[in-house]
Amino acid sequence: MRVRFTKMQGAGNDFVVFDATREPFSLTPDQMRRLGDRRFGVGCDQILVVEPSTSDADFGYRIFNNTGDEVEHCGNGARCFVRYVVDAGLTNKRRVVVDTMNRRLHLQLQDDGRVTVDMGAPVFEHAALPFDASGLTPRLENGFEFWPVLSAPEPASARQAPQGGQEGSGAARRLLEGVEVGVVSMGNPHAVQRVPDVNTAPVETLGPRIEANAHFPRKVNAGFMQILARDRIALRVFERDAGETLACGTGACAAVVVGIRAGWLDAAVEVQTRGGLLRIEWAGGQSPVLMTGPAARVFDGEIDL
Ligand SMILES: N[C@H](CCC[C@H](N)C(=O)O)C(=O)O
Repeated sequence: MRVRFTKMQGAGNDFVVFDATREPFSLTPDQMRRLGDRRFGVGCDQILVVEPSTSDADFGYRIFNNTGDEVEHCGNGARCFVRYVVDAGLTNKRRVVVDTMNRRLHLQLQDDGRVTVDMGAPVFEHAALPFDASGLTPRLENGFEFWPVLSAPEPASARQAPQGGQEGSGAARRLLEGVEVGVVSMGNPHAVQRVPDVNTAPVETLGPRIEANAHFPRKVNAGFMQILARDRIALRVFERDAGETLACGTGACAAVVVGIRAGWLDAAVEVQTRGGLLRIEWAGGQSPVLMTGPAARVFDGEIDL
């Protein structure tokens, strides 16, 4: 099947974008895996789909990791989304409302080409914890809970869909190398830890052990945050399904709200990622997280899948 697509990137997090406003999106997980392969396909971290709205929003917004798994949110992708629909003439607005599978986003294309996204409010309630917290005791820092991550099988088996409770099945429930994470949902799950230096943080080794840890039966995005100042952090994220990406928009939001809740950060923070700068603002409580950053088209193409 020949498909037309647009390759885009937001702070180096890269995407293949499909316009499904005229005909439904129909790629299978196998086709999406091939599309996302950087040797045998186009290569991307996620696949973004522009759909007609089924509500009073302007569009529907679907996200698939390059494994073909559909997920709840992609922040860098949201910035590319509005760039795409404006450039493709699918709207004459520069402020667009879109619905993902579990939240509404407001996207604003600025005159300087950057995009500001109202990402909605973070969710911290226990009910939103993407893991079984029973029997665990969080450490409190400024009233915010940091949860222990338990040891889990080595990454080789970790890539399989983890069988819940493996570490609880008779094996000692040990803390994973002293890792404690701030857990927050931006629609998708994030486990954020503070590190002294992102450049020496064990992202490649610890990232997959947190991502696919049986502790997180839906898996999780693992953030590694270095506090540079009360208004500046450096961040690396081992993304669920995609591995380490050059930037993670929802991860930047998650890290900043954890840092603010822990008392380490002020309400407006510059996030230095390996792919570029993001600006995150959050006034606390149920207020929305605002993310501002770049969004760029790389090329249009066709591929037989
Ligand atoms: N890997 C993420 C989805 C993409 C998030 C990231 N690319 C962003 O910009 O928010 C997940 O499985 O929740």
